[in-house]
Amino acid sequence: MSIEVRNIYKTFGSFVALDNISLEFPTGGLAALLGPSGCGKTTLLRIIAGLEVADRGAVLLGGEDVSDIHVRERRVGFVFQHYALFRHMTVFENVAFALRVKPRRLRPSDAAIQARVRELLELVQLEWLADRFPSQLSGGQRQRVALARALAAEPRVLLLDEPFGALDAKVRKELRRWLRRLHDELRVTSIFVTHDQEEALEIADRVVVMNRGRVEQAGAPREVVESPATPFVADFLDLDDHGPAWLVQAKIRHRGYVLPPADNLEATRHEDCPFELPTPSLAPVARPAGIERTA
Ligand SMILES: Nc1ncnc2c1ncn2[C@@H]1O[C@H](COP(=O)(O)OP(=O)(O)OP(=O)(O)O)[C@@H](O)[C@H]1O
Repeated sequence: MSIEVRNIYKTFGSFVALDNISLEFPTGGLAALLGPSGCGKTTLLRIIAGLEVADRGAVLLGGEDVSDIHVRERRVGFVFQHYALFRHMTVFENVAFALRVKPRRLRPSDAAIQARVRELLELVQLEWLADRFPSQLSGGQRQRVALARALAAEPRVLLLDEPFGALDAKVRKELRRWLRRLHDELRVTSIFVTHDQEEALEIADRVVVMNRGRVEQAGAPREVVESPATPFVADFLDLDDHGPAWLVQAKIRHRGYVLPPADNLEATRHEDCPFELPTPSLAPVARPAGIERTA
C-alpha cells in the first residue's frame, strides 16, 4: 500500500518541527528518512502512524485520506528503538498478543494463532526461542521479536524508528541486511528512520534527506550521492566510513579521482586514497597504479 504525506506542517509551541513536507512512498518500497538529530524524522513517522497530529496537511494510505483516522484503525505496524517487549510474556506470547487482543469476531482460533505465530517466528528465524522471555534474548533478537510482533497484526505499512539504534555496530550491520532481505520477501511498504547515512544508503531504495523540518532531497541512494541537490546533502553524505562498492566509487569520483576500467580493479589498499578502502568481500577497489588525479 502506498503512503503519501501532503503539505505537512507541525509546530511544538513556536518551534516549527515540520515545514510543509510533501512526499510519496510507492507500494512495496523500503524508504529511509535520513537526517541529523532534531530534523523532524520521528515526528513525521509518528504523524504517518497517527501517534501525532499535524497542524496542517494530510496523510494518505493507499490513496485514502487517513488524517482523521485513529492510530488503531490505520493498520500500521511500528518498531521502535526501545520498543519494550512484554517482560512477563514469552517470545511466543509477545508475538501472539496482537492476535489475541483482536475483537472476538475478528480473533483467529487458538490453532490459527499458534500456526501464525510459528510462521512469523520462522520468518524472523527465532522459532527456537519461542519459549524464552525477553530478558533471555540479545538486543538483536529482541528487535526481531518486535518486528514479528508488528507483523502479526498484518499491517498495511511498516514504520521503523531507528530499529537497530541501540545495537552495536556489527549486529546493526547484520540486522539491516537481514531487514532488507526480509523486506524483499514481504514487500510491505516500509519507512525507517535513521541518522546513519550508510544504513540508509545501503538498504533503502529511496532516501529522504531532511534538515530542520524540511526535505532537502528525496531519491534513489545513487541519485542523492551522485547528484546531491543542496550543499547540505553533499555535506551530510560525506561519509567517513566506506559503503557499498558503487558508493565508494562515487566517493572516489567526487574527490577528484578517476577509476580505472572495471577489469583493472582489484582489492588492495592505496596510500593516496583519502579514506579507508573496503575489504575485498565488500567491494572491488582501485589498483594504486590505475588511479589518476583529475586536478
Ligand atoms: N513533544 C514535543 N514537544 C516539543 N518539542 C518536540 C516534541 N517532539 C519533538 N520536538 C522537537 O521537534 C524537533 C524534531 O524532533 P524529532 O524527534 O522529530 O527529531 P528527529 O529527527 O527524529 O531526531 P533524533 O534523530 O534525535 O531522534 C526536535 O527539535 C525536538 O526537540
